[in-house]
Amino acid sequence: MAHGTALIYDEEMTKYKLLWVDPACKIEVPERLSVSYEALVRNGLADRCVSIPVREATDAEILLVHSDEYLEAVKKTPYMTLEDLKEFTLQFGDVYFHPNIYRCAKLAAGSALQLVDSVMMERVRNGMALVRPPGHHSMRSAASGFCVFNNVAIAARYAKQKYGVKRVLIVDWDIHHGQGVQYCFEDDPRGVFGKGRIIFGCLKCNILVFVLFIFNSVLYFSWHRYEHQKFWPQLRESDYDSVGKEKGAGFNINLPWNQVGMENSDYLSVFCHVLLPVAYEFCPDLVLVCAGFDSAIGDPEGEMCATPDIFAHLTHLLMNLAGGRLCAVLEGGYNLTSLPQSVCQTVQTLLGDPLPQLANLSGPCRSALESLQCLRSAQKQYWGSLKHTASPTAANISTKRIRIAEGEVEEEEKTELGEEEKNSEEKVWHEPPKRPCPPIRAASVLPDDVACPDGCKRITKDIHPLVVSRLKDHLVQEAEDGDALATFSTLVSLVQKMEKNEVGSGLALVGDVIKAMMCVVQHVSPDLNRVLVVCVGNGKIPSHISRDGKVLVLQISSDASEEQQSKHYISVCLQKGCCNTSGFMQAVLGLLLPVGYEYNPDLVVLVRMPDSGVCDVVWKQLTGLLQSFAKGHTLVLMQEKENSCVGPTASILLGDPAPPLETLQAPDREDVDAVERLRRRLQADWKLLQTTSEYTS
Ligand SMILES: NCCCNCCCCCC(=O)CS
Ligand SMILES: [Zn+2]
Repeated sequence: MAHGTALIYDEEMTKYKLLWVDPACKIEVPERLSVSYEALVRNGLADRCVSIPVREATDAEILLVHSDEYLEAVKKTPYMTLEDLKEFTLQFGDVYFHPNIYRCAKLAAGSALQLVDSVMMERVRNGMALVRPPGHHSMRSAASGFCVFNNVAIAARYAKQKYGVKRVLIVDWDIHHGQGVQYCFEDDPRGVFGKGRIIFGCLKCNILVFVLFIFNSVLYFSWHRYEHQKFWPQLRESDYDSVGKEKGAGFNINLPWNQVGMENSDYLSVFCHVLLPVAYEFCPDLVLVCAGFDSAIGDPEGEMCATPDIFAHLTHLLMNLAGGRLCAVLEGGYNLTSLPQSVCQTVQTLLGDPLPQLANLSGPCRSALESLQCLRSAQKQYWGSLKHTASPTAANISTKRIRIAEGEVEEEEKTELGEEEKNSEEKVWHEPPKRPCPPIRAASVLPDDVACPDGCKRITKDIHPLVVSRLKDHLVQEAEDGDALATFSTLVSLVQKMEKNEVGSGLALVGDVIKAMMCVVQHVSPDLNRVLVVCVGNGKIPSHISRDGKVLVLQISSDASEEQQSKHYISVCLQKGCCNTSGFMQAVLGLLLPVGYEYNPDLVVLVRMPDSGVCDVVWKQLTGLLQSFAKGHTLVLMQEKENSCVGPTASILLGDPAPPLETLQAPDREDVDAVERLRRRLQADWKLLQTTSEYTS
């Protein structure tokens, strides 16, 4: 298991800048890179990373994406006069050249390759490259949008060629559409087999099982400010209906933001309802991130309102893919305050530090819902997890781009704010909270004969008289069972240690998981506002514990709960319970994550019911994903006889990435319907469950 986070940076890449007046380019300044690196140093993060040296990309590597004539032309720029440079620049859009930009562009691309080498050779688990110039707009024979060579596209081709990586996921959270990446891969011959789509007709049960055999492919996901094609680069092919061509269909995913001001809730709902379900189904071997931070609040280009701590969560949600192999390469980001904060949030998560809690999330705004729904329906024929998406009715989808194009709608006067007005709307936001690592990362409460996993700290059982007396009121029959009492009171004191951040998370083998959970829930201190209880497997959870909203129970099992579902008592009934991986993951990604984010608990109790049937890899994925909440304070309760689960669970709580699931097949129809029904019913209470706009008032 690889450990460590690579950081690649060299000040040489600050040594070029705009040499003439060009309003479109003046925001791309060297300080972007230096303030980001200095923030990493100041916050003690740079020292915790493995420093990997930069190198220049070779011609051959650059030619993986770019044409020979383009490379030869760029090679001439170091020797050009200022006038020649201006002249040369004119053939491209929104980019500038400088005598030293060719060297920096080779270093930027080379940095991305160094990152891929470090991760693929397992010198590190993941990493970030702080580079200039950015890359995702540059095309085969053209520079564009401050970009000269397409750093991430070159890295994807390089990974496939040198390491035989079959499936690469590129996530582009920059606020601009990386059209250069889309062009590079949309007609990408998908290897020898292409994306073989083999359809098994199972006449007996009359269900077509779409099994996607996915070979050698690059899946590109990008969200971007679009405003119905009014925002740069104003391309028709940046809209949600560009899904990739021929065999590449389904491998290009565009989420257009048709309004500015998008917030954390909008970003998370796109991750939960589109990107993550598709990414798990795709099952990449490597994740590359076009890590642009012009999608953060305060950025003059993006004009969005998502706060820097959102990138801690976006990074974490991707770290459970590809066995944690994640390479983040800087693209845009022009606010010299939110950029370094966002870079620090990203690197701190790559290092495995606890995640910040995201406060007061609400639902996605109407415009985001429209984009979400259009995208899900455009992609549903390619992805099993989206197969049962409701098709948008004209009524609730204002595909304004089309209506504008058809001259139907007068484009309301776009109040193009001048630079000064834009700045007059100075956005303010809180500095992201500190994310201190607790002295004990993971603690365990185990029977004496069960070994404590490496890295875990065993909490010896002790009886707190105060706790015991209170326990006795509730657990009469245990009153005589000294051992149970000792276990319960030890669990309560463990949770108290979590509240004080002395302990990160805990795991316990107990005689009765439901009783243990009840006892913990009833004895958390009053300043723990909300407890999320996730129960995996069948078994009766007393519903009265969730009455006052202080506890939210979400159970995934195979027995339909006759209990009245309520806002805080959610029971997901899957046909095969926790045995069917894709059904289970759909419930986790499409229900548990959105509800968990909106509920924003201070403690998570994960209960593995006896004979849950959940398989190890899914259990580890779930445990990893639940670290998103409550600053990572998760208490895992398992039945005494399940000793074999202790090691795997501990490894996740200690920060190891969950192993990748296999490429997921489409979930069973019944399971999708069950999750969809539940989602529709609960979305009035939990706005982050919405995926269609007809429900917004
Ligand atoms: N009124 C015209 C303004 C044009 N602005 C576009 C500048 C390109 C931005 C590219 C970028 O940020 C890379 S991530
Ligand atoms: Zn950008």
